[in-house]
Amino acid sequence: MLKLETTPLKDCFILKPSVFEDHRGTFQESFSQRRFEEVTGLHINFVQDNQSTSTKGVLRGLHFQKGPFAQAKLVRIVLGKVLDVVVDLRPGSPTFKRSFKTILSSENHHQLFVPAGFAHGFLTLSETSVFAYKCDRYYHQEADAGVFWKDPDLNIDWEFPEEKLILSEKDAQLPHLKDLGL
Ligand SMILES: Cc1cn([C@H]2C[C@H](O)[C@@H](COP(=O)(O)OP(=O)(O)O[C@H]3O[C@H](C)C(=O)[C@H](O)[C@H]3O)O2)c(=O)[nH]c1=O
Repeated sequence: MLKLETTPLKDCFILKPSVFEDHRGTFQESFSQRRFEEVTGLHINFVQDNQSTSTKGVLRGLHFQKGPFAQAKLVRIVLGKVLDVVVDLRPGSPTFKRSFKTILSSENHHQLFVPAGFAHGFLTLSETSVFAYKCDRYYHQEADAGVFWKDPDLNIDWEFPEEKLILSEKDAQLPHLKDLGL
């Protein structure tokens, strides 16, 4: 069973897989092409799986790939808890420049579908997070881009003390939306 829950952002939704628990632990079909297509009506060929591990306070993002290399992503947590944040950067969208945030964790088992044209990032809230996601386009370093996590035009509340955030050098220098002409 796979349940879909819409979000305030067009084409972005939460997927809730069935989780089978017994005295040993849990089992879930973390991805089924058939169920994904049935529930979402989308026919997406995911071509690349990514996985990152982070410690508490690590903020990765807000990232996207430019132009034809823009990736749709299906993101989930294998271990831990994160605040996942997406921003609709599609100029023609009715939710253009709006953001949405949600908790993904190994307790709620939620997954988030992030359409191509969105910026995506997440902040690790547990001591460690293992973050796994599917992409429908391959990585192209030359198309790698992003928006500064604290862009005043987005005004995202990351709900975490700024002084305890851990960012890559690249992420600490990402441009603001207005610098991207958005
Ligand atoms: C994304 C990616 C990176 N890399 C290499 C490039 C660097 O040498 C190293 C770390 O890359 P980066 O610092 O961009 O990794 P993250 O900060 O986790 O980036 C990701 O973070 C946010 C949350 C996302 O949604 C994107 O998928 C992605 O941008 O892995 C690859 O070889 N392939 C890839 O697909």
